[in-house]
Amino acid sequence: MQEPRVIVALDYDNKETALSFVAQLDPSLCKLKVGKEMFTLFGPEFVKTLVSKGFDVFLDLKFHDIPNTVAKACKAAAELGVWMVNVHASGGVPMMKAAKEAIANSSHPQTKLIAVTVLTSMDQAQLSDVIDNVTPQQQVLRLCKLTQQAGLDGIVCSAQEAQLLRQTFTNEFLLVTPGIRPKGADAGDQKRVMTPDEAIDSGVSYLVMGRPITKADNPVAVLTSVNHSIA
Ligand SMILES: O=C(O)c1cc(=O)[nH]c(=O)n1[C@@H]1O[C@H](COP(=O)(O)O)[C@@H](O)[C@H]1O
Repeated sequence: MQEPRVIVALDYDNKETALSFVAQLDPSLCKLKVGKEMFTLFGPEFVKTLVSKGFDVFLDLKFHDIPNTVAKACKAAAELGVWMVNVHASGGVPMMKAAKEAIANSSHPQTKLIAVTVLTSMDQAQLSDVIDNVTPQQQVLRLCKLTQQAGLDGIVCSAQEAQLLRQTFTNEFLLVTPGIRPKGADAGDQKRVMTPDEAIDSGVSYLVMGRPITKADNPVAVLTSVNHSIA
C-alpha cells in the first residue's frame, strides 16, 4: 500500500475535538501535524498520544535560534518518537547542521529534519518588506540549496516552487508543501497556493492541509476525496 501523502495539520484549540477527529482516521489515510497552537496548549503528552496510535507525526515547531539551542530542541522533539521536525532555513547552515547532528545522536535518529524556506503566507509584496530585490522563487531556491548543503532531508515551500526545484533536486529530497487548497476553497491567510493534484503533478512529496479539512462539516470526507484526487 502507498504511504499517505497528506499531512493533516491538527490546528484545533480543543484536545477532545482533535482526538475525536483522529479516532475516525487510521495511519494509512494520512499523517498528522502538531503545530505551535496544540503543542503550546497540550504539550508533549498530546504528541505521544498520537504517536502511540501509530500515526507518523510531524512536529512543526519551526525552530529558529542559535545552533546550540536549536540542536537541543530538535533532540528533545525527536525523542518524542515523531516522524519529522522542522527548523527555519534562514537560521543558517551551522544551525541546521547542529540540528541534524543532535537528531542523529538522539534515541530516535530516524526522525526526518526539514527546513522552512519562505512561508506560504508570504507573497512578493510581503517578502519585499523583509528583503530587497528577490522573488519568493529565488529566495526558496537559495534557502533550499543551503538546506541541502547542511544535509537535511528536505524543505517546506509552496507547491508553486516545486516544478522549478525538481529540475535540481531529486525525489529523495522532500518537498513538503502547505498552502494546499482544493478548487474553490478559501485561501485564508495563504498566498502561494495550489490544488492537491496540481501539487503532486509538480513533484511535491507531501501535502500539508489544515483548515480545508479540519473546518469542513465532514473532515474525513474531504480527506478521502483529496486522497482519491491524488491517487
Ligand atoms: O511548516 C509548516 O507546516 C508551514 C509552513 C508554511 O510556510 N506555511 C504553513 O502554512 N505551514 C503550516 O501549514 C498549515 C497550513 O494550514 P492551512 O492553511 O489551514 O491548510 C498550518 O499549520 C501552518 O502552520
